[in-house]
Amino acid sequence: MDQNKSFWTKLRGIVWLIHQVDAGMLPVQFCYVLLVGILPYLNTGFLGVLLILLQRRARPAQIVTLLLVFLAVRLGLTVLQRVVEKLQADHHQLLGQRLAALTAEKLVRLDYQDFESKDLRAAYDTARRGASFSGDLGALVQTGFYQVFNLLIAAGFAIGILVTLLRGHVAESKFAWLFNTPWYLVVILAVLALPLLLSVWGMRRGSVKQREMIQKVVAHNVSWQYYNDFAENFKNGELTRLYDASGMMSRAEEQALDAGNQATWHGMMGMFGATAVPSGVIQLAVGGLFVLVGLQAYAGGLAVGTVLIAVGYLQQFMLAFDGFIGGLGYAVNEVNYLQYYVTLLKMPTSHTGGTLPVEKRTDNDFAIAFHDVSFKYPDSDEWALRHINLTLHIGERLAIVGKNGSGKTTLVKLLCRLFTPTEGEITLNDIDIQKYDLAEYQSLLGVVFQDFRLFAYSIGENVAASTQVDEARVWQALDVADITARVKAMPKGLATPITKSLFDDGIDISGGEAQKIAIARAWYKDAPIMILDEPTAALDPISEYEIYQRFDALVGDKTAIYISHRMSSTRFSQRIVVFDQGRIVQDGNHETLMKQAGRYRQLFNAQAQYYTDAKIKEERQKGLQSAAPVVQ
Ligand SMILES: Nc1ncnc2c1ncn2[C@@H]1O[C@H](COP(=O)(O)OP(=O)(O)OP(=O)(O)O)[C@@H](O)[C@H]1O
Repeated sequence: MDQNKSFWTKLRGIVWLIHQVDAGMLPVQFCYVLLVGILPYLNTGFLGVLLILLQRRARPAQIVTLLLVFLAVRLGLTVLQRVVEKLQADHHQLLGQRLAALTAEKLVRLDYQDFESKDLRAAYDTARRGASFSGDLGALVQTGFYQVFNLLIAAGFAIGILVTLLRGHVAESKFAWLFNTPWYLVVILAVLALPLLLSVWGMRRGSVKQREMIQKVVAHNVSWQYYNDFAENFKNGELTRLYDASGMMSRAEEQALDAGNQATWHGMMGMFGATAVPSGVIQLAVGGLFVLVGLQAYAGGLAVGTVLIAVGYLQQFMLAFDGFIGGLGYAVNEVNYLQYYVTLLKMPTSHTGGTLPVEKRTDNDFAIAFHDVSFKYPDSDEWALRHINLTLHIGERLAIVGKNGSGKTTLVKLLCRLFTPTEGEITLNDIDIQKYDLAEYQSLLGVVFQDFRLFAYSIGENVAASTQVDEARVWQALDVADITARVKAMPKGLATPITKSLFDDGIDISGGEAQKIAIARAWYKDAPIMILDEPTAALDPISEYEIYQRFDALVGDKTAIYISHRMSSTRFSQRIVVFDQGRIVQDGNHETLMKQAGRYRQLFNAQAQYYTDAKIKEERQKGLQSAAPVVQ
């Protein structure tokens, strides 16, 4: 994902990202660096000017004034620094929170097709792994941008002092030839350049070492994090105890941690070796500058105090450059990791949305048709559906059956416009469904998927999928899903929040109860087309049968699509479509299909022994909730 772009393009993307997340962050960071970074210049400058005044035998009043001005400026700067420090900390905290919020908001608004993309997920993993090692966007601002701003300030002071040195004309001295020529500047620049070049060398070498270290450490971190999350996840409590996995888990966790620490130690030593050389050479260069500029002062070209200021400022510049170059290696890696956020936030929110309004009809006369539809998932070469022709008649109950992976859920996802057909089209009342406004179109569908999710809201809000709850209707929906008694027994009834992990008065419910609430949610939506995609897998067979029965009786003139591995739903369907390897292989009603020697008869007969009235009565009387599926 966008990893082929140049570093500068990526960096521009990051600046854009920071601006999106918090427009005040970079200006505040710059002010912070300015206030923190200016102190060494102020101290050196003060000492230098003091020396100059002493050398000129200035009046005591002048020296006292200088001292007072210096103290006042320092005091002012310290107060300002505290204020900006607080501002910077606030912005920094906000940056992480706002980035997380913007990312989450974008992810839920993204086209499902983009959301499912392998590229996006791979980039997400890379960003997470990068952040797990070296911190997130905030860390880049605090370290990378700090160094950039610090260098800019240092360069400003260095240029100022170089101009002063060139102006320091040496009148009568045997060294005059050295200082009264532009070559003097060249010599100073050469002294400055040596450590700078070594810094670049150190950065390159250190960056390689750092990359090697990150690769190793991140791999260990990921496995350590996995074991740690696994152990901390209360849901895994039974598994670890029943299979005595706790010893195995903690050994693996310790090993991953040790290996990670070792890799960090070796990596850090390698990086230290690469960065120690330029740091040492900077000290040599400072010595050289003292000799050079000291000689200029000795020859009468400069005041002694200026020597102190000049060498001090140039030393700061070399240190800032070294810090910047050192940070650059880190920033290159970090800017790469963070591209995920740039790409994600720049992605169009929805490109499958049409504009046509959906006709409002009280007669539910909505006809859906698949016209020679074929589909491959993005990043897949396999056809998940092939040449599907299917018309859903108004008020029809359609059961879709077929073995795992035959394409049933994919058909529903296309119908819901979570994906677009690779070939062919789906129409609603003879118009391609892609042309309708997405929200209006999706309001026609009440769907419960097999991997449904409940929200961490109250039961009532979960059923209404909104904070505006029509209580009478919620109770009706709960009735259809056969969970009224359970909700009435909850401490706060409809207002009981789901989950304990978020709310003190919250409750955790079983998988089957959650499925029932998800079914109630679809029912509450009152959409003209209802789709149940195996939402009953966690229900016991009698509950499943009874829910289908009640659901079916109340669906009325709506269209309903039932997908289930158990045959209870086919009993209520006028039409059964059998899928195999992405194709429709049979289409007809129960009686017709039972007469054919096809897959349906095979599937039905395998479960037929359970589908008798006598069996249902027997099971109900026994009160056994664990019986096999039941259909008349
Ligand atoms: N996100 C995906 N990316 C790539 N391939 C997928 C994806 N989801 C499903 N498939 C593949 O598409 C084919 C049809 O899958 P689908 O989920 O529609 O089958 P299904 O009949 O609903 O199966 P099940 O009964 O197990 O739910 C399968 O081969 C499956 O592996």
